[in-house]
Amino acid sequence: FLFPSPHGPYNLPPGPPALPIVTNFLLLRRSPLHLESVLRTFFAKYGPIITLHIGPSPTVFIADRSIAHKALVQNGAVFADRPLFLSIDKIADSASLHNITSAPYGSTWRLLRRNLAAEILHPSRVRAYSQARRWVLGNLVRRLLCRGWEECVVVEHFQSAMFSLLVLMCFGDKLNEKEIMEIQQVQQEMLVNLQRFVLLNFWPKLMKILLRSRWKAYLHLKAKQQKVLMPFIKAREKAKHERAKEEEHVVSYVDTLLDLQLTHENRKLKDEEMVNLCSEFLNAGTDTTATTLQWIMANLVKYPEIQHKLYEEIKGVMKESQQHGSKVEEEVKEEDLEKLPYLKAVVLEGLRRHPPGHFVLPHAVKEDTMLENYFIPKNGTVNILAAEMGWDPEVWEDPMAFKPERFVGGGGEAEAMAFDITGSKEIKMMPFGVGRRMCPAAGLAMLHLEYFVANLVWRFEWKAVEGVEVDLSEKMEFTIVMNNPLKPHIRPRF
Ligand code: HEM
Repeated sequence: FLFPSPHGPYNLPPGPPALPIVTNFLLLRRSPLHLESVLRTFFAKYGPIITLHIGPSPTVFIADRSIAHKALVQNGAVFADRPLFLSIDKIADSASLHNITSAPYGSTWRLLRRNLAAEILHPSRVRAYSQARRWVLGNLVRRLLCRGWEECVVVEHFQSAMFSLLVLMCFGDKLNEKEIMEIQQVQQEMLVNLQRFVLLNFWPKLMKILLRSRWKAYLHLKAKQQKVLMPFIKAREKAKHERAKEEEHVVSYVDTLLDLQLTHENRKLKDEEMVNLCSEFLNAGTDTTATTLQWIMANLVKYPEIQHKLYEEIKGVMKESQQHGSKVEEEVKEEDLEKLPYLKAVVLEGLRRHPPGHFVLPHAVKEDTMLENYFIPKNGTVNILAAEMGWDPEVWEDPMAFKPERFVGGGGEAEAMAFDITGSKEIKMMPFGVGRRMCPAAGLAMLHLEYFVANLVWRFEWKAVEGVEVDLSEKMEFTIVMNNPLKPHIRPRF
């Protein structure tokens, strides 16, 4: 009554009463997994859409499939922006361009995203990298064979495999192990510190003074990253004319960035902008895919009957393609994947039960808007609990169980193949997000997962160490990972 709402008669979604600064500090100090459990208690009390006062503008959290669909799909353009704090580069160099993930919804984002989608992620371009996938698989199999029957932490091998695959797609040339390691180290250092650095963005001017040494550390790491990545970009630029003479050459992400013209500013990308975009490409697809691969293999170890059923399916297809009397085919080829609906069901179930991010990246609204009769002010942040959507008991019976059969269901084998992961009609799960900001590489990620799961099961039998239960508890790193990493026995099948 004394302080009329600035939003007129409309209310923000409900939530706990808060003193903004105090709540900010209390919540930001918690781990995201803890935040998730706090949020669940708020959802139980206030309903599936709530407001918390984190940061300078209200933050809305959504845990309901149909509300998420209304926001991200039906009202996609309004909810497609990103909050400013997501772009760490804002504090360091305001002239520096965003990457795709953090760019505001607008022409630069459209240009960068279209470049990635059309020039690298288009199925014809993805096919051109099948040699690279075969090479990386060969290296991974060799490393696992070296371990013999000894138990080993497989996720480290998965991470190296996914990283080297993306390095190849990014820089085009096969780099040697030392070079890949050098890039991986600097990228890892950036990731490990990301959460510390993002805090700098909440109140940049204040934080530059309060967290001076952290800000310096950020600038130091940025310079180091530039020093490591730039020589590979320059090498690609130098060899551009030579490549143009070759009849068939595979286009790398760097090649497309070198050609890109920022139409509004009528200029090419600057060095630090290229480094930013390469860094995003390498990071976005490594841990997400490696951690999902680990979760899937962990479930195949825990439930040997699922692994056996999958192996039998692969064996059937491999027998068909094997020439009479010839020796066993070592590789499940990419063309074979579409004949393997149970494989697809296993991968989808892995993504549903263990999405690598429990939240999609934060969205922001471009203008004042209404959602479910609640007011969401311009620039308000909107977070979607993606994992909750895939665990909704209204859609998924016994949602916390790992049951690939649910994707085969009454619709038969075609059901898994036809499952719509984009959620455009209805959201049933959303490991890649939905709507305009949906992961542009969902197709590539599915291909990587299917190809590596199929080949790892075809080449090896995966078993738990006797007396050791596979522990499916989670912890938060850059993605949600296994609290106790998978350490199986792996026995070559031939
Ligand atoms: C299992 C693997 C992956 C999963 C589960 C995944 C998931 C996601 C999710 C949840 C988002 C945010 C969607 C939103 O904000 O609404 C996203 C965005 C993005 N992902 Fe992925 N991703 C995967 C692999 C990849 C790969 C391999 C790449 C690139 C090579 C990639 C590139 C991106 C980019 C550039 C964005 C930002 C899109 C934008 O803001 O417009 N992702 N991804």
